[in-house]
Amino acid sequence: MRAGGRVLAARRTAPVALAGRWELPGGKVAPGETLEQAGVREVREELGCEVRCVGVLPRQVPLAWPLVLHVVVADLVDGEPVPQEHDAVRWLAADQLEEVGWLEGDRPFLDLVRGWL
Ligand SMILES: Nc1nc2c([nH]c(=O)n2[C@H]2C[C@H](O)[C@@H](COP(=O)(O)OP(=O)(O)OP(=O)(O)O)O2)c(=O)[nH]1
Repeated sequence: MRAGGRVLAARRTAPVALAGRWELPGGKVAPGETLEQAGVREVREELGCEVRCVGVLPRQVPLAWPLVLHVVVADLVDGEPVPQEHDAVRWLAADQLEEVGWLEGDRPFLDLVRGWL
């Protein structure tokens, strides 16, 4: 999720192995959903705000099988992110992307994210 030239990072609380690490917020695609629909739904559920998708980053990162991480680029269009499941959020400008401890799966997307800010 981006707004004003910054991207939102969110700090996970679960599972224990991932707690305290930062991610680009999202979640699993439900049956019948597109990536974009899942992104809009997950942001609404986890952060209580509305986004509009503008693209998908040209990279896919395998996680624990069978999960594959994709990143949808989306603009905040209504509300402000209020974390429901994360314990912190931060808006990061391009030169701040290294300031948080990203999950390994999210890290390969950072150069591409920088290009979208
Ligand atoms: N974003 C991210 N997720 C990761 C990484 N490594 C890893 O195992 N995961 C796992 C954690 C979660 O099981 C899954 C992401 O799903 P989620 O927990 O955010 O999504 P969700 O809201 O659909 O979750 P749930 O309802 O199934 O609990 O990917 C990583 O590097 N980055």
